[in-house]
Amino acid sequence: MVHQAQGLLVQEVAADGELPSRYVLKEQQGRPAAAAAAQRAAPSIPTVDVSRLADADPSEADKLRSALDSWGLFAVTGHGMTDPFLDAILGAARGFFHLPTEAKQEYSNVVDADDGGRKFQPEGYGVDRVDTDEQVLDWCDRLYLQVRPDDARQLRFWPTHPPDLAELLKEFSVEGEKVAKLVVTAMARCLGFEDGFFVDKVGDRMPSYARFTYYPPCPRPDLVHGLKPHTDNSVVTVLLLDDQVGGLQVLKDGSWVDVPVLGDGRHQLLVVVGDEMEIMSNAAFRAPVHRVMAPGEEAERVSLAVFYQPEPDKVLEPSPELIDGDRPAMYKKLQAKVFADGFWDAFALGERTIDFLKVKVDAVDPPAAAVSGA
Ligand SMILES: O=C(O)CCC(=O)C(=O)O
Ligand SMILES: [Fe+2]
Repeated sequence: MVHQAQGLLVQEVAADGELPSRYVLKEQQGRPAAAAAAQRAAPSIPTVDVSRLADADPSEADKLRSALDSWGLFAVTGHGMTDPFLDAILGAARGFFHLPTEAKQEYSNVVDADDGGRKFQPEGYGVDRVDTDEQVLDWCDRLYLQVRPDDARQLRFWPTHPPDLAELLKEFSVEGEKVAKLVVTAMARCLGFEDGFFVDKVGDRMPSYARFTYYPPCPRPDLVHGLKPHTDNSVVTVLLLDDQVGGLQVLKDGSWVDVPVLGDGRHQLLVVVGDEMEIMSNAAFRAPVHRVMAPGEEAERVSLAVFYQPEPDKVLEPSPELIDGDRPAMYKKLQAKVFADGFWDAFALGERTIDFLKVKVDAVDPPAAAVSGA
């Protein structure tokens, strides 16, 4: 069974020029307009040259450490992907979202279920999962695909138009994986560990998922979320931003801070720390909460995020080397697959997976003795 709003594409809603109430945030839900007043003049986000990390340059490692401590994300340079290549992949993404609805529906994330009905599943094209009437919906459509390992691809969800989209995505995911591994390796070194410290825990067949998100023009961007506040379901995410239209904001020290577009045809590529790294590092590295504001009436926006995750059978837990008397384990142990699946339940509710699955140790139920004594 799918919720009746599951098949409602935001792009179609946007074409009507109305803003249905399903998308409108209640005042207490932190509307972007209210938050904008509290927003600070955007300090520029930190930049890390990953080619220098590869050379084990100590000053670059210091920059990485400081970026992770203060922001949990940073802009990457030295990744080897050219602006024309990044432009081509965003162009192909726009090309896909501009196809007629029927063409895109071939890749729909609402599929036939065994019971003869229809069901939502994460891969494919459509909106994020809708569970209830109360859920305030985000102003975006998305195409979500597993890209690695290669044999896990479900090619029936891979668009054949624009014709270059699939090849560009494969190349992006491979180049992005190099960036992700370099960063995860350097993160281990930052904490004084061997290069393979985190990479081994994640596994060789590190699954990765690509999310192309399309934010159509919005009549009232002050009343909606393009994408609600969340942390990523990843060890690290490699995120390519629209080169023309901003909207990404990061929660830093309690205020929302804009991540500006660079302009001049340059493309902003970010690395974002995800929940799984927060757990493995026992919060030495924290996943930043971020959200996206919807574009105005005259604009549209696309982004491409690739989430690099641990192999599903790996155990996700704070590394024992990062636990001691002063810093006890902050998270409970669970299977990577359980955590990854929990993400979708949590996301529909607008909660962090770590909170929804009660992974934080201080969220553990009180011991039986304390309960019976009450
Ligand atoms: O569209 C963006 O800039 C960010 C997207 C994002 O946060 C995500 O896909 O997880
Ligand atoms: Fe995200």
